[in-house]
Amino acid sequence: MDEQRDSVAELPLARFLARCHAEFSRDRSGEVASYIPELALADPAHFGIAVTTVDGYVYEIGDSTVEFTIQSISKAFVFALALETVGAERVESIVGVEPSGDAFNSIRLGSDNRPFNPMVNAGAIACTGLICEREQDGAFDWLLQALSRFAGRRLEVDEPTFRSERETGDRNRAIAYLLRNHGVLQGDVDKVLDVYFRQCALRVSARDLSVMAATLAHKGRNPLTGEQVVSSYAVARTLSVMTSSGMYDSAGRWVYRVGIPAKSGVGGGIVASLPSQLGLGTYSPLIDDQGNSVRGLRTCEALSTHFGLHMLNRVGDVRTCIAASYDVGSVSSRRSRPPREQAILEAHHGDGAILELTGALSFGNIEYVSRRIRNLRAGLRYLILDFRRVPSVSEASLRLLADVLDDLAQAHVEVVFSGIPRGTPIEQSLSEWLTDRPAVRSIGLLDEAIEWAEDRIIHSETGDLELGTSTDLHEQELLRGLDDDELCALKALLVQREYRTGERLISAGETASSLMFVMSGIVSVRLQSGVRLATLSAGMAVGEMALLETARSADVWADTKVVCLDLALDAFARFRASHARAGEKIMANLARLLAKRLIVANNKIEVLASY
Ligand SMILES: NC(=O)CC[C@H](N)C(=O)O
Repeated sequence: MDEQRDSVAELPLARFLARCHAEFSRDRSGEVASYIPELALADPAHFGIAVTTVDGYVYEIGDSTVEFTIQSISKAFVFALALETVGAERVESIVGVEPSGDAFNSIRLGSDNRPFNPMVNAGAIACTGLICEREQDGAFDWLLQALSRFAGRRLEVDEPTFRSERETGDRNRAIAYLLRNHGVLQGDVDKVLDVYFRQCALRVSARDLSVMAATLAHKGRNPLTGEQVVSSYAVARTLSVMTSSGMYDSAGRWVYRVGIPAKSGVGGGIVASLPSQLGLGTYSPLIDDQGNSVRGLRTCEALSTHFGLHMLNRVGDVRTCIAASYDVGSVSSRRSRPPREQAILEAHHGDGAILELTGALSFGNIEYVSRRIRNLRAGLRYLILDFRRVPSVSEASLRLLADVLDDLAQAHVEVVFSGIPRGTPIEQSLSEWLTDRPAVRSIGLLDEAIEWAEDRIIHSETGDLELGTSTDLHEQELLRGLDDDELCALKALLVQREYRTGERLISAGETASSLMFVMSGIVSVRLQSGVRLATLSAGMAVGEMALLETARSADVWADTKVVCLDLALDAFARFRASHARAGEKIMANLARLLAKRLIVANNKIEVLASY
């Protein structure tokens, strides 16, 4: 813990929180709650702040691990759990979602005899009642486990506070009887209140609250344990009610000034949850007339103002969702094409377009993408959308994307999704969605998707691909310009080798002692990690770097049955001695091939880096 605190203190947010802590510690206004006698024993000097980010980093300042009772903060989480387990319809039939403008313990109900919202006692007791109806005698244990999952550790009840509230909780008893009178509560009032008082008496720290809030901010997934505690549906509704009613009768001022969904408790805690960013937990038992912690309020307000965290203060630019946009002419796949095919691709570069998407995609991004796609449309036949940098796609944006794809299908544009991250929620949502759209292909790697589009373009021009068909020596690019005598003399030095599919021709690290002319079949040059550097076919040379480098830099594998002619370096040295002009030509051809490769690589860098 100390080690973590030390390193945390160097981070800018930690320094800011430390300044808030130092400054607001001097504020001694407010009173420790005493209507529940046990709460009056709290130490007014205690003050802790914790922030948990949605990627699970915890900042802690001051008394962040001191425990206190959660009180009303539990209401937000129990509401989420009620939505999740008994469903929105049932929950909404017994409790409203309107801010009441009343104090938390108001006995007033709405004109329809339902509690105003689940953040005041009446609404919260009604929600606990729903859990009791469902779980019967196991209701509290069930709630304890569920709330513990939000915190990422097993919470415990503070028995003295529970008993203290049970002994003095007549006002809540009055509320509960009123609810039963109106049919909102069913069953035994005392049993429901027992569960409610226990849930309010759970011991938490500011750190726990920050993790619980971060779980809400992270669409219901606890960022420390990775557990999905409730669905994002329940979270969105819970945050809505926290926004409008979480801070009781000061809710309007809260939204106006702070603008972060929050919930306070008379025990001195506050949770605030900023979707997709962070969860804040504070503890200071000095509370104001409305029942909100004074120092906690000031911390939330300072954090929101200083860092512009108001939820309506959106800063995103939808255009950043396109990491790169190019056509198949400017960035080719790693398959080296024979000159004739290369020429076809150059002539048809606008037939295939690639949009590399990035970031969490929502409505605004896809709306922008839809316009970018429309601008590409003239002559477009293949569109690749790359998702490798996309962590999530909202349902709303998928609806929009579906329309875009329908339009493309009508215009006979074939669409490929590439790079959908494996084993992630986005893979699940996209693949379920793709099963209804057989016209859209999904290809694992972007490079493979580009290769697929290139193949289609070449195929539709020539009717077939040249890949793998056999060639003659004079078609070798490296041997361009050699006359028949020279070729004949060279041929005498070549040794034919054959490889089966999957066999390795060359191993990285070995001494480079020959180069090979691929006469038929296809080979791939790969790094040991499996990453493909190039795929070559008949008419091209592999291992030609042996003319310049002493060791092999990558593996070469046969993708099909392969026939090669192997030229040993010592044989080539003899050939150069007797055929100086031809030797010179070969070295010049090599230089030209390398220069071409460099130009292609530079273009690629230019296209990809200009975004
Ligand atoms: N505002 C609160 O934290 C109130 C909770 C407390 N248990 C009550 O019902 O009175």
